[in-house]
Amino acid sequence: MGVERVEVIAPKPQGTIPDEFIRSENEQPGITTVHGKVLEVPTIDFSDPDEQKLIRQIAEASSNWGMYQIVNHDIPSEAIRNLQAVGTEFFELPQEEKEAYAKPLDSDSMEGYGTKLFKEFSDGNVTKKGWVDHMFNKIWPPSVINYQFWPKNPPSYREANEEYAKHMHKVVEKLFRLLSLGLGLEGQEFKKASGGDDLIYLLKINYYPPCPRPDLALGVVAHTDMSIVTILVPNDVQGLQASRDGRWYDVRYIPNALVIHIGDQMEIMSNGKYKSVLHRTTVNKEKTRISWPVFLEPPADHVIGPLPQLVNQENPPKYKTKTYGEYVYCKLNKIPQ
Ligand SMILES: O=C(O)CCC(=O)C(=O)O
Ligand SMILES: [Fe+2]
Repeated sequence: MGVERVEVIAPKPQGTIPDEFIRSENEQPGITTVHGKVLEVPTIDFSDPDEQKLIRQIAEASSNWGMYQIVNHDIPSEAIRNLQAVGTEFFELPQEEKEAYAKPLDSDSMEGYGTKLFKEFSDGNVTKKGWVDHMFNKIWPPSVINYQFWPKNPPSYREANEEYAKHMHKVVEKLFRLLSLGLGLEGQEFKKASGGDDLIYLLKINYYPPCPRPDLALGVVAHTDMSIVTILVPNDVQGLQASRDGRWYDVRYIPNALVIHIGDQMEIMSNGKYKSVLHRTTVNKEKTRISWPVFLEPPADHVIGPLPQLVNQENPPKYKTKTYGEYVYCKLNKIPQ
């Protein structure tokens, strides 16, 4: 029994993939990607001593793109390499060993290995699958960590993830401050509205095995992240795509950069000033792609809505106020928000 893992069913006769992975034509990356052009989303130098400039750049990129790359962020490349090494090693373990960390089927939490996320229906009632397996671990704050879902093998999994979380913490503090100042708020406002020190960092590992028909399948389907903000490092295999003016483009890979996605909760809190970004991932014929997004999320019972400071008569609230848990439930079950 057990849940089918893509990495288990992926090896099939040369050049074919099971039907459940074949996307309808309006989604197939072979047809819908603008080929031969890589999208240059803004690249922002986090070490720039001119804070006013940094505030403007972050605000502009968050409003007009919803996706950008941060360089010179002070997370040592060694910490990123270690995070990537232990995650890669975990996915290379024998299947039975990985299943010891499987997300329990009856669990409401995302945590664990192999989680299925969206109910993906297209072409009537046919369920389509993404060419990807996952691992989810909460890595911050220390009080919310469930070590039962943290692999014991490789032995340095825990140390590498804890180290990364500590470095990430500094980036998050700075980014939230810049995002607040960029809309004329006090520096602490977005952090406070996001749950303050209870803000959760949920690490996901996306493992995309080689796919014989990358023109027909998708890794993660088109979506916006439910998070407040997502901070991601991929390996060096191309795969992230962003939608711009209704068309799909590959996003340039920059070694060691942090890819920032504005998520739905930030769009809501900013009352639409910052935009969550529509994105998806493609897969590769020969290579395994892996990515490590960290979703910054409020606790499930935390209430999120447009900040009162950003709402007035000319700018009435554009979004409903509700708990994050309710938002996630509606989105995963495709209930209109
Ligand atoms: O793999 C990537 O680069 C992006 C993955 C993603 O969008 C997600 O997991 O939400
Ligand atoms: Fe995403």
